Amino acid sequence: TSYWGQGVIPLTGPSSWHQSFPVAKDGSRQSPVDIRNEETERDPTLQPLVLKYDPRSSKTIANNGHSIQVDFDDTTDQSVLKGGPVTGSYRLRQFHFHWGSCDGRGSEHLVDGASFAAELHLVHWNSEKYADVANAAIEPDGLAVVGVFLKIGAANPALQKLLDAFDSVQKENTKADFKNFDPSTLLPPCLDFWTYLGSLTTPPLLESVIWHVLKEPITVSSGQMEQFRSLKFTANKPMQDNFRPPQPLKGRKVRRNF
Ligand SMILES: COc1cccc(N2C=Cc3cc(S(N)(=O)=O)sc3S2(=O)=O)c1
Ligand SMILES: [Zn+2]
Repeated sequence: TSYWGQGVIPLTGPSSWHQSFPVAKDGSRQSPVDIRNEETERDPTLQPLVLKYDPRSSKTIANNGHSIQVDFDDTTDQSVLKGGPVTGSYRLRQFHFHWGSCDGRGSEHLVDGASFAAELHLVHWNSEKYADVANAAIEPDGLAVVGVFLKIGAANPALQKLLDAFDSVQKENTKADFKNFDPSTLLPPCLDFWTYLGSLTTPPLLESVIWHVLKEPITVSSGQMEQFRSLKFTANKPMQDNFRPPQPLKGRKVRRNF
């Protein structure tokens, strides 16, 4: 079943997920959230975020019906996240995006109520404690996801390399080779971040993610956003508005390292 409300079956959007995934409503650490910067806490004990990516670990690009995803070889510690709030090393498994039907919306996290045109998620799992992403995804410290905002501006050449591969994954459930891609080309120069304990933002909405949302966005042009919207969703619908709205903080503190 597809979880995104493309209008075909109105009961499949984020507002109906709680029927199959009660944690959507009953959870204490759901994501995304609206980051009210005034209410975040600067934590000088936070270590710098270290993202060490090896382009030789990139494998394929896929249209999974609700996003575009690049998968990595996570059988060894080639591409890892260290530092920030976490101890140990988290292995890069995949990255994917969320975006809107227009440039004014599309990101999952908000900053002081403001949306960005899209949001990149780099998904890592705790390879020191767990055997694989599926086992890590059910643990409170299992996953570390880095969120990067995409702000409308100059066309992004690193993103264009990805967009040029979209022709081979226009349809849902298609996959193509995507080798030698360096995800660090999608990162902003400054890795200042907000961090908080949260969840997957799509079903099964597991409360296993340590979120690291970067303060500095990368740019994307309106034309490049149109290329994201040219991808096909389930039921051949245009893939867009695949973002979950912000969820209640329920007493959680968002910390920042800047
Ligand atoms: C492959 O094996 C598994 C096993 C268990 C979960 C998942 N996942 C499903 C959704 C999901 C949503 C993410 S988001 N938007 O919060 O960054 S990250 C993620 S996942 O960990 O890939 C994959
Ligand atoms: Zn995501």
